[in-house]
Amino acid sequence: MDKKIGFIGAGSMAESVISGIVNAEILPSEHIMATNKSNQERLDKLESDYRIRTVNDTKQMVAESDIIILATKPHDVEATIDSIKEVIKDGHMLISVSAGIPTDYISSLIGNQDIPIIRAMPNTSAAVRQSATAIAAGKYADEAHVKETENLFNTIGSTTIVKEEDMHTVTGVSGSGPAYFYYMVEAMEKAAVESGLAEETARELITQTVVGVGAMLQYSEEPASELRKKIMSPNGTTQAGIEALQHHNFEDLIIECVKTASQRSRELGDGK
Ligand SMILES: NC(=O)C1=CN([C@@H]2O[C@H](COP(=O)(O)OP(=O)(O)OC[C@H]3O[C@@H](n4cnc5c(N)ncnc54)[C@H](O)[C@@H]3O)[C@@H](O)[C@H]2O)C=CC1
Ligand SMILES: O=C(O)[C@@H]1CCC=N1
Repeated sequence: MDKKIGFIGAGSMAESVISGIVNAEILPSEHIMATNKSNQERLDKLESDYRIRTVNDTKQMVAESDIIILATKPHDVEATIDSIKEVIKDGHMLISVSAGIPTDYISSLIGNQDIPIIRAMPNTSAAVRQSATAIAAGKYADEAHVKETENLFNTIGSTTIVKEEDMHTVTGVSGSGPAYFYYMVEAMEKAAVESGLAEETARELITQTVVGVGAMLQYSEEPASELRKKIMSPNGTTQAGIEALQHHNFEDLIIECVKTASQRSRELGDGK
């Protein structure tokens, strides 16, 4: 890729994406730049870990970049765009990973110039190039911009094109999704240790169990419900465990979890 990419915001999401792109070697790492609101230590660490360039002058970075990745928290978007809008020009493409924030809103902050904006929702598995990223095109983005964004995010996992109105749901499903699974792993580790397994043994077994589940979901033709039924012998251990989950309305809880997260994305978009 013959482009320069500037990350505004050097937090956990930016680092996951930077780490994935650097490992994929699609462009020289010095063509990746990052800036932060404060925290020089953080920038120094990113520079030494990934050999990217870090800068203190966000405007200068934007002026030098072809692709700007907006990776600040949603409530910082307005001030951030305000501080850079005078250097945004034709030829720039902006990719926002900020949860909930519509591309139209960003366009209006820029001053309604025809700058192509893509909204993207990756997840932190980008760090190991396993992100499930969804992207949606804003009104000034054409097919070429979508393709370029797809190519970029394909280096850190899979990319799925969705309608922008579906981005809130996507955020509740796959943006936040890794955290739900980590939470489940935490609980399983706790149960294993409480039942006498060494922490390291529990972690090794549970981690491989999750890796195996991921691979089965990816490579088997069968849906999750069928894969689950194959583990559940009648009146066996799995059935006993699943019944305990059903007794506590596990399915309803997960549905509520995903819908509440998606609703929070809508609220973030409304500035709440
Ligand atoms: N953490 C995650 O799993 C995911 C996060 N996101 C989105 O990514 C965005 C960033 O999230 P995190 O990395 O978790 O947050 P974070 O708090 O770790 O990072 C945000 C960074 O933006 C910087 N920042 C704020 N205003 C700035 C400015 N004007 N100029 C330069 N830097 C500025 C802050 O100093 C901070 O380092 C959020 O909008 C979030 O919704 C999207 C997908 C997944
Ligand atoms: O929790 C959040 O707001 C962000 C968005 C998706 C994942 N983390």
